[in-house]
Amino acid sequence: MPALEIKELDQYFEQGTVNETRALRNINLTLEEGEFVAIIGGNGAGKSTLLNSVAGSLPVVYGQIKIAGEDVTYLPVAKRAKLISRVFQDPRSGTAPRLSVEENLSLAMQRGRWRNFWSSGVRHSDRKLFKEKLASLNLDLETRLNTEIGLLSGGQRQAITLLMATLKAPELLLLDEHTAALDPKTSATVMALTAQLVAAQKITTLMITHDMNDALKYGDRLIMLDHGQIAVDIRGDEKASMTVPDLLALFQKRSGTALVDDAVLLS
Ligand SMILES: Nc1ncnc2c1ncn2[C@@H]1O[C@H](COP(=O)(O)OP(=O)(O)OP(=O)(O)O)[C@@H](O)[C@H]1O
Repeated sequence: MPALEIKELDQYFEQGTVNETRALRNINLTLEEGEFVAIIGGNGAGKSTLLNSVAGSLPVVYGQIKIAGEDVTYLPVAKRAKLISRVFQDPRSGTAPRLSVEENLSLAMQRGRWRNFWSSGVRHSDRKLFKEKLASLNLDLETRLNTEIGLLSGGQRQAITLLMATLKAPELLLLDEHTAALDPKTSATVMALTAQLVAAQKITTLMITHDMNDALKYGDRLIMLDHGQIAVDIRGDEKASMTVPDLLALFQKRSGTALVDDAVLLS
């Protein structure tokens, strides 16, 4: 059974008005269990719209989305929480700043069972697990279980957010430019950590990035969107032997235009 199945997905904004935008055009995409897919594309190509449709934060106009065989097309975000973990660009968005590192991790362990957390606090056995997991990040965070998350750096926070997102392996992990707000060195650390956490549990992952080197280096499949359509879909040896200039040339050949991406041009 595929981990993610998107069938004939169309998304429109301001449909029926003069400002109508067709953001996704007949997207058909299947991810097998454990696949790690990087998504790139120029400005307005539809990357965020695709992720928001899968996450449920954008209602589906036409088409169908299934996660691990379950039809989630009309399921609200909260009801998809048991299937999906999502990490955003802003390191502040995935954690509760006034809670400690261990309290945040404890919440992630319980996914949705908040009441239980407030009555029972952090369990001793969980604390041991958190220490081990934090030590594996090599960021000296295992000694800071009682530190308020808000006092940590962006990179440390994003590393903990990733840990929280994967503590209980989700059916699907959505990474939404999750290293874009970090400095280059921290971004590289968090990307390597991402690959390590995803591989350890073989988590099916969809990652938006503007960094073509990362898109080529990480994951086993790469998709390029153009005007709401999949222009490039490569994997295996084809992906492994590709360079950034090759990728840009392939994009140009398939889409008929050069890639325009402010985030790449400005970096
Ligand atoms: N809320 C909205 N209202 C109207 N149009 C929108 C809205 N959100 C996105 N769009 C349009 O839908 C298209 C796809 O946008 P989307 O944000 O998915 O692209 P993207 O690939 O994530 O781009 P970027 O890399 O620039 O963030 C664009 O033409 C965009 O202008």
